[in-house]
This record gives sequence, structure tokens and C-alpha cells, in this order.
Amino acid sequence: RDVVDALVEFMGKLGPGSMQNTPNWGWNASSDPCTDHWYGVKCDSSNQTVKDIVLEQIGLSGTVDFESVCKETNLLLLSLKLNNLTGSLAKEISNCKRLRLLYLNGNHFSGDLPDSVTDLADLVRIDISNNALSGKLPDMSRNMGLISFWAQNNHLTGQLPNFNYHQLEYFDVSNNDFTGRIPDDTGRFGAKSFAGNPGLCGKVLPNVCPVKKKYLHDLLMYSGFAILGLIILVLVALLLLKKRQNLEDRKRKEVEGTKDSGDSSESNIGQTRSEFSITSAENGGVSASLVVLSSPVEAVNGLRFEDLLRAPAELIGRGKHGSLYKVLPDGGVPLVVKRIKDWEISRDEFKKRMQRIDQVKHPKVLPIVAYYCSKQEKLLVYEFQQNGSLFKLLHGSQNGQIFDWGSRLTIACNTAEALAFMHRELKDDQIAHGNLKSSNILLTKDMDSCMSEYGLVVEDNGSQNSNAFHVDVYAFGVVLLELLTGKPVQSNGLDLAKWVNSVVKEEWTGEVFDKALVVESASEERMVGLLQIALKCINGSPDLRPGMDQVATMIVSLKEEDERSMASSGP
Ligand SMILES: Nc1ncnc2c1ncn2[C@@H]1O[C@H](COP(=O)(O)OP(=O)(O)OP(=O)(O)O)[C@@H](O)[C@H]1O
Repeated sequence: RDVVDALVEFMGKLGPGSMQNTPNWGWNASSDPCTDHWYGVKCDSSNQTVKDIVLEQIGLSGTVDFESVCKETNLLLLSLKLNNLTGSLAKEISNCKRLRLLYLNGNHFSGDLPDSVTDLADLVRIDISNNALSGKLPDMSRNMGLISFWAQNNHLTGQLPNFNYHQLEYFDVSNNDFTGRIPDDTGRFGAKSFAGNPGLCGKVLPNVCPVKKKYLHDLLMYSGFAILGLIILVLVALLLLKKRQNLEDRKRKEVEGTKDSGDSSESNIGQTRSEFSITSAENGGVSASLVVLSSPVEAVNGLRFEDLLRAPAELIGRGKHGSLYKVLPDGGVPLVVKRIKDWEISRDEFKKRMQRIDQVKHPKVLPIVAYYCSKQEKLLVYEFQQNGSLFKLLHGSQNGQIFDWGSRLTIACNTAEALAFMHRELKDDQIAHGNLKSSNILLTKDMDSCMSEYGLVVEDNGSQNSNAFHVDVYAFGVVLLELLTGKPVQSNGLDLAKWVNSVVKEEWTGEVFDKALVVESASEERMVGLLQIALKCINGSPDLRPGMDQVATMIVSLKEEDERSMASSGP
């Protein structure tokens, strides 16, 4: 009875329409909506509850009393579309808990769509289009089952709320006053669904959205972090530098103190410089023993052994054949001092050898600046090369440097020519390099390559000695393999040579090359050409290896071919 009374009250407020006087109108408290078949009412199969109320296009002109109509809590469908209804949509709409379909379109409703609509958990379709609704829409993503939302031709404002766009089949909010970004990230609804909202922007609309403030905020935040990180890094680097300087100062003072007191005992001298400075002082008149060869570097010409002794020294390598120190003489250029150990060679012989090497000058061979020879030790002085070695370039941290095919071929060519020249000039003296490897190919300040430590190693074995030039050719072949494969060498290059030989035998030649070269699309034809030269150099039978002259000629012509092809394929 309560429900019937409430429905009658609801109808009373809807105002007179065109159908009230028809015989089956019903809608009075003395009849039953189901059994007496009220106009527009449908009930469940047991005629107990009203399921649908459909009062469409019958000229109703009052207001909707949602509180009353929703007394029928089992209502599934309420359609009042295409009338002249006015007033607002009250929050009591949510009392129609099971409402699935709500059609209010084509009236004169005003005010907003109440938040309580989002409590209608079973709502499937809602049409509020063509009214005079205003205000913001509630967050409709809570209406999980919604598949149609029509709200076009109203005066709705604010940002579009979230919807379950993935689920929606129909969506129209065109011709309102919405603003901001379209939240539809599915892109399922085109411009038509959003048109007529001048303040809206998005992918599908002509209005492109400005960069989100959040992005700007994030960008600023992250750059802030990066700058902070950088500042910390710089501070740490400065701190380390300062520490190092202090250490060097301390060492220098220690050494100077030692000299001043006339005490040359080992224990008083800084560890890094002790090895060559003490033992070299064996014969007293030390300055006479340092032979300074004519050097292109002016600052080196007046170098005295005392200058070397006094200068701060840093051990930078301890190899098979000796130790290497970086030395910074007062006011001079940085030098390196190679201390060769266990070299059974007479002083005269050593001197003669060094002088011969000095006479044979090649621009791509690092000249010896000075040498020192005593019974117990041999020292060689070279200019320090700040850009490191080919080894470092190939296998060290590359700091984003690209070591391309052209540069590799140039180094191969320079080294081959320099080695061929030295072999030619020093053939009669039987002076080969003896220890060619990528760490002995250095890079000058102009990133030119130059070969270092020529002639410092002589194998004791007499029969091998006669093959010293062939050994150099083998070593050069291994350098070529390193350039081509980008792989480091172990066991004197035997492992790399073995691996390359096996891959080539299996005809997977392409697999051999450094990925960096493949990525750069270096000419495979010329890489294979260089590989063939390398394989000739590492021939197991020394006598079958080509001479360095021959090797240099082959590489020069390969380089010319490469340059020609670059020029013809250039812009
Ligand atoms: N003149 C130089 N300037 C700058 N770095 C150099 C110079 N000479 C050698 N080096 C580098 O110093 C490091 C140590 O050199 P060292 O000659 O002691 O090593 P090695 O050649 O591996 O040993 P070994 O010659 O005894 O077999 C190497 O990385 C080498 O490239």
C-alpha cells in the first residue's frame, strides 16, 4: 500500500499529461499497479512488484519526486524521456537500488547529476541528454556495469570524470562546457563524442593538450636530483684530487729531506720511486750515465739524471720485462721510465743498440728520449703519451668513444708501415721490436698511433733470435686480430689466433668481427681482407709468414681501396 501511495504521489507531481484521461490510465490509490495495469507500468511475473515505469513523450510538465518513485526499490527501468519535466534530479534517485535503465533525456531538468547516481551499482544505461543540466559529473567509474552514457546537449562543466571506457559502448558528452584533458586513454570514442566543448583537449580533438604540470614538475624534480648528484660527484673528485696532491707533496718532501741529509738508504725513500732511484745511484757519478738523445721535445734536452731522481714518480705498470714509472720532472714534460729487469747485455752492446734504434727514426715510432745503463739495471726514458694505448682503446672503458673501422684501419696501416721500416733499417743489426702488442701501441695527443718500446726485448734463445722478425710479424697479426675482433689477447695471442682460425675454418667468418664494426656497417669485404692478412701473419710456420714490407703493402692497398669506396659512396 505504501508503495502504491508513493507512486500516486509521484504521478501527482509529474503534472497533467496527455494520457491521464484514457480508460487504462490507473495511477490511483484504490487500484493495483500490476493487476489493474496502470499506464506505463510493468510488473514482475508474480504481479507483486513494479519493474518498469515508462512514461515517454506524453507531455508531462511537472517535477520528478524521486523519493516517492524509489519507494519501489525493485524498479529496474524508469523512462520519462521526451516530456517537459523540470526541476532537479534529487539524490534520492539512489534509493532505486536495482535501477538498470534510466532515461530522462529530452526534458528541462536543471541542476547537476547527483553524486548518489554512482551508488546505482546495477546501472547499465543512463540518458540525461538534451536537458539544462549543469555542474560537474560525479566519478562514474564506480558504475562498473555502465555501457551507455548519454549527456550531450546540456551545460555540464568541469573536467570529465573517470569512466570505465573499456566497457562503455555508447558515450556522448558533446555540446557541454567541459574543460581539460579527455581521460579516455583507450581512444575508443572519436571527436564526435566530445565535440562542442571548447575547453576540452586531447588526441582526438583539434585542441592539443599542453604539457601536464605533473610532467614539468617531475622534470624539474629529476633535473634537480641530477644536478645535486653532479655537484656531489664534483666535490668527491675535488676531495680525491686534493688528497692525492697532499700525498704527492708529502712524498716529495720526504725524498728531498732524504737527499738533504745525504742519506741514500732505501728505507727513507718513497716506495713508488725507490726502485729506479736508489739502485741507479750505484756508481756515484750518476748524471754522466744518463744519455740524453736528441729529442724533438725542447724541455727534455737538458734533462739530467738528478732531475729524474728528484721528480715525483708513479708506478704505472709492472710487466713481464720490467716496471714502468710516470715521472714529472720539474718544469718539464711528463715522461715514462721503463726499468728493464734481467737483461744480460753488456753496457757497450746496450749503448750501441740504443743508438742504432735512435738513428732509425720513423714518425710512428716513439723515440727514446734518454737511456741509462748500469751493471744492474737498464732504464729507458720516453715521453708520456696522455691518450693511453690501443689496448685501452679496445678493451678499456670507452667513455662513449667510438673506435670505428676507419680509425682501426689507420692504426693497422701506421703500425705496419712503421714496423716494416724499422725491420728494413735494422735488419743487419738484427734488432726487431721483440714485444709488440696493443699496450705498446700508444696514442699521441692528436690521437695518432705510435709504436713504443722498440728493441727492448731480446729473447735469450739464439735460434729464436734469428726469427725475431718473424715473431714480430706474428705479434702484428695478433694486433690485427684484436682490432678486428675487439677481443683481448691472452697467452701471447695463441688463444685468439686459435679461436679465429677455428671460426674461419667453420666458415663463420662474419662471427669473428667486433659487433661495433658490424653495427657500423663497415665493409665486410675489407674486414675479411684484413683478416686474411692477419691469418697469413699468424701462420704456424714462421718461414711461411710474409715479411713486414709485404704486409704493409697489402694493408696500404686495402686502406686505399677503403678510402676510394668511402669517397664514391660519400655525399
Ligand atoms: N710512453 C707512454 N706513455 C703513456 N703510457 C705508456 C707509455 N708507455 C707505456 N705506457 C702504458 O703503461 C702501461 C704499462 O706499460 P708496461 O710497458 O709496463 O706494460 P707492458 O707493455 O704490458 O709490459 P711489458 O712491456 O713488460 O711486457 C701500459 O698500459 C702501457 O700502454
